[in-house]
Amino acid sequence: MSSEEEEYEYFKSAREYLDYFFSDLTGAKCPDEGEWMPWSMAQFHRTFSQLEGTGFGRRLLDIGSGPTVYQLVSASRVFPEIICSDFHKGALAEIKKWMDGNTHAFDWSPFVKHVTGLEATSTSWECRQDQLRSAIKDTVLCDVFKPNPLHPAVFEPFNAIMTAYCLESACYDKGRHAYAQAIRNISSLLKPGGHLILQTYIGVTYWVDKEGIKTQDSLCLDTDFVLTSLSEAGFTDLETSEYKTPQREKCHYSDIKGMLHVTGRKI
Ligand SMILES: C[S@@+](CC[C@H](N)C(=O)[O-])C[C@H]1O[C@@H](n2cnc3c(N)ncnc32)[C@H](O)[C@@H]1O
Repeated sequence: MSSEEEEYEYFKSAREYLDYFFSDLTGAKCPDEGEWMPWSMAQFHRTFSQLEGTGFGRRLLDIGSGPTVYQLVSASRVFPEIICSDFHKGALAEIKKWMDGNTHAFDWSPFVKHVTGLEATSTSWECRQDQLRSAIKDTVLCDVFKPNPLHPAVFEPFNAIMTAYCLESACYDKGRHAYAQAIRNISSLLKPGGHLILQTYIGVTYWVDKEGIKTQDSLCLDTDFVLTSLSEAGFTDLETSEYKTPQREKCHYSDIKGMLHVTGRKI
């Protein structure tokens, strides 16, 4: 397959990913994960509310944004300059479509409304959506396995980095050593004292693909390993919160055990 065809395939699957995982905030379509989405947004809301007014700076990098912006709604209230990044152009193209107000772009308004409700200020969800749009300054290609993951682009170190459900996916066939190295690589883009906000799947040994075949397209992680990797990469003040997926007799498409939210600071 040529790289153009690959991009087209990913473009299609980026849209499928959005339609499958993000068309229902309650998680009804994804019974293995349960109501992780409101949990995820509540974690981002709490973390970014705590950062507000602490003089941490203006610039945030999102690593492995995929085609999504739900993870950035809370961040955009406190970071007016956000760079989205991903390995795949097709994923970033979905974000660009949304930034440009393209009528075929995915509709993120239920997510913006949800977060606006958590914030409970007098700001309307439409204003928050505009704030999110204007905060995203660029979309940049990224490979977490490069020493400078944004190469060939060069940026001043960021005040904060977030990454949601990316590293375990990037490392699905590379093992834990590669995961630890990817953390060190992305840490090089953060200022000393800067904040890291990470969300990850825990305990996934398989996903079922479109043909119904079990595949291992995520590195199986546990909380201790994630925290050890962060600590060995020079992160301190690590704080966690965990979401456990519903008890179920039969897994529908994944044996995912939970999600982990971690915050820390680079020494
Ligand atoms: C499961 S998606 C997560 C997307 C989004 N952050 C979210 O919360 O839904 C994982 C993303 O990691 C990206 N990715 C995979 N390998 C990567 C790499 N080596 N460097 C950067 N991103 C990568 C994929 O292209 C994909 O968009």
